[in-house]
Amino acid sequence: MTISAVQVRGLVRTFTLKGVLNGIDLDIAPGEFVALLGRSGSGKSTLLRALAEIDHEAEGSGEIRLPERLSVIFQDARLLPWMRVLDNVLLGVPGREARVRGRSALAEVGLAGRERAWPHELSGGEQQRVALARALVREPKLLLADEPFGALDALTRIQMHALLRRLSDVHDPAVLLVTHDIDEAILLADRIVMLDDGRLAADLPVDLPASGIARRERIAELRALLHRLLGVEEAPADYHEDTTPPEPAALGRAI
Ligand SMILES: Nc1ncnc2c1ncn2[C@@H]1O[C@H](COP(=O)(O)OP(=O)(O)OP(=O)(O)O)[C@@H](O)[C@H]1O
Repeated sequence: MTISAVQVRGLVRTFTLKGVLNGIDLDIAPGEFVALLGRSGSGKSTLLRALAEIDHEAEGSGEIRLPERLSVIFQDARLLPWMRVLDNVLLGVPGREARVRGRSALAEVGLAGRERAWPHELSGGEQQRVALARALVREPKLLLADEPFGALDALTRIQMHALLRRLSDVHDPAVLLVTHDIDEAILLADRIVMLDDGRLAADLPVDLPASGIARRERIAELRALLHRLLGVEEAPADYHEDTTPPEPAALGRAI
């Protein structure tokens, strides 16, 4: 029997009688990276907020089983402006050794030396790195991410993709990433699930070969399928594999 990090059964959420999640069953394995796609209004954020237990305004039913340690990141970094970067990372993390862990999390996201900076001194990409460090320092078994790169420029987004993939390989939490971006889903996730009208409409393994023509063909196949499922016209690939993400060493610097 496989043990799930996330187990959702019969999840229903309604807002003033409007059904937004209409019976979701979802399992995520420990360490599995799942991207959640779906048209605008299909219920992606509602599902993530239900998992994060921050959906107080919704009515609902169903079962949710989650690991104890979970972290959430959003499109905006949500840093407290009156706290320095390291204190933002450590917010709510007790213990004297926490400062060491906080520093090392900041180094991991490429912000070594910026511990005493104020949030307003950082770029949007750097602030999102702090949010990632704050999530990681809790050593989560589950990372919930709601469009965390949606507000970043294209180059920063590519760098953040490489960073998130690397961090998820190293720390190995289960990840549920809400995104609009089909290419982001394909390149980051092990599995893609799609919501349509509050129901799970697709559940696809990504299974990318490590390199070569087979990899490119699988990406093209998934892109075409996901565009069809989402009912959108396929745009020319703007995220070619040739746009190789920077080497990990290059990510050691802040953008
Ligand atoms: N607090 C709320 N009160 C009333 N309706 C809500 C609330 N939050 C979400 N909804 C409704 O639930 C539906 C799903 O919203 P949700 O934000 O989950 O969609 P989404 O798939 O994340 O969309 P997007 O991709 O545009 O962010 C929408 O029709 C929205 O209007």
